[in-house]
Amino acid sequence: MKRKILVAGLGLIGGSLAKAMQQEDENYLIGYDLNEETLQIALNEKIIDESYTDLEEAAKGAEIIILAAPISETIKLMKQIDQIVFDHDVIISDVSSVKGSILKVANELTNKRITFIGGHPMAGSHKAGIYAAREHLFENAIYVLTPTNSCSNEKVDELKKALQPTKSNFIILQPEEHDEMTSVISHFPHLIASSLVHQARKWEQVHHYLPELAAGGFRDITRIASSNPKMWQDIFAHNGNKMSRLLQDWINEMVTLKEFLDKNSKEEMISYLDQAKKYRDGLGEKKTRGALPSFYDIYVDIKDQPGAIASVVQLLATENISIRNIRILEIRDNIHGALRLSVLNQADQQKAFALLQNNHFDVTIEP
Ligand SMILES: NC(=O)C1=CN([C@@H]2O[C@H](COP(=O)(O)OP(=O)(O)OC[C@H]3O[C@@H](n4cnc5c(N)ncnc54)[C@H](O)[C@@H]3O)[C@@H](O)[C@H]2O)C=CC1
Ligand SMILES: O=C(O)C(=O)Cc1ccc(O)cc1
Repeated sequence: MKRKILVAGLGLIGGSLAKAMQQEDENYLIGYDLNEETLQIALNEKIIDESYTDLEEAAKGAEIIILAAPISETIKLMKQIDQIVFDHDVIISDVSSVKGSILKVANELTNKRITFIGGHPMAGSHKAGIYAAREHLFENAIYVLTPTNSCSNEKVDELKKALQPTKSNFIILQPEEHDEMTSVISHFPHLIASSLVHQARKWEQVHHYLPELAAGGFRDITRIASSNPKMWQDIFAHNGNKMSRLLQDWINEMVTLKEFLDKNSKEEMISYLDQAKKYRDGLGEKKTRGALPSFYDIYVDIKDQPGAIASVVQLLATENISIRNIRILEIRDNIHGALRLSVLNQADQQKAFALLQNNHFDVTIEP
């Protein structure tokens, strides 16, 4: 008997999960989405085996239900599913970026057939919708699980088994600690990225040429400001208290930084920047890939000519080094091409470094 899994919400995250789980023969994928075009695409591309536009019909046959809609919609779906009469036990999980408000509702569900286990795959992109869904999106990423108070280990193992094809690394956290960590490492940076873009936009009124100077640094730090505004408003709203506290801390820190600048405190400023650099560089030593992508990087200074990138990629392929991410750093646009390659582990990084150097490429591991 196949394991029947319903994915409700087949956008970037739900679509990616369905694509990954569909790789396992044992899994049978059911799709539900408000958007009929999305369902049609999912069927056409065989991401799901059958589709429904009625939630109850879709949920009734499923043993596992993954809710992958926006957070506020997910809460509505949880309450709707709580009303369904099931003739078997069902595990419900979600993918929401905030866990506190989800688990509060989950712990209040009354349906005896339901076991709720919160979930948050810690990888994504600034894109949305089923077209952006990728089977490999969660490979090596952290996948946080937040079980409800009454949940058994067996149920957690059952869910993990269904999600195994995502090839992510599962960890169990309390909702509170999850929300505190993600507010620091994921949610708050979005707010700051958007504010930096606003600052540049204002200054463009003074210097019309300013966008032309927006080089690699500005683009790197503001990339996430291009994400879906509705989704991020929803995340901020559900993690509002923690975000507000962080913002106050940040404002205090900016006041201190302003003092360093106004007093021209050379030592204090170097020390501030140095501590940040050391901590940021150290993040690369972690073995798993979290929300921060591409830890094992190699920088190749390639000439801006046809076939230059292909020759680097080809060389690594001959040694079976698989490239996780590839990017041209815009800071060198029109001068040389600085290519950043990200590989899976330190061994591959060393191997790629030696290989490229032996083939006369200008290569570094530090940017
Ligand atoms: N985008 C990202 O990088 C990440 C997002 N998340 C979380 O994943 C969830 C979904 O985000 P994305 O996939 O990026 O959004 P998306 O916009 O790509 O997909 C959402 C899908 O849900 C559908 N939907 C909306 N309301 C619905 C409802 N009531 N019933 C059924 N389907 C409904 C939409 O039609 C759409 O297909 C959010 O809760 C977000 O917090 C988690 C990790 C990463
Ligand atoms: O693109 C990025 O860097 C992200 O920030 C992706 C992301 C978005 C939301 C999440 O809850 C987890 C990861």
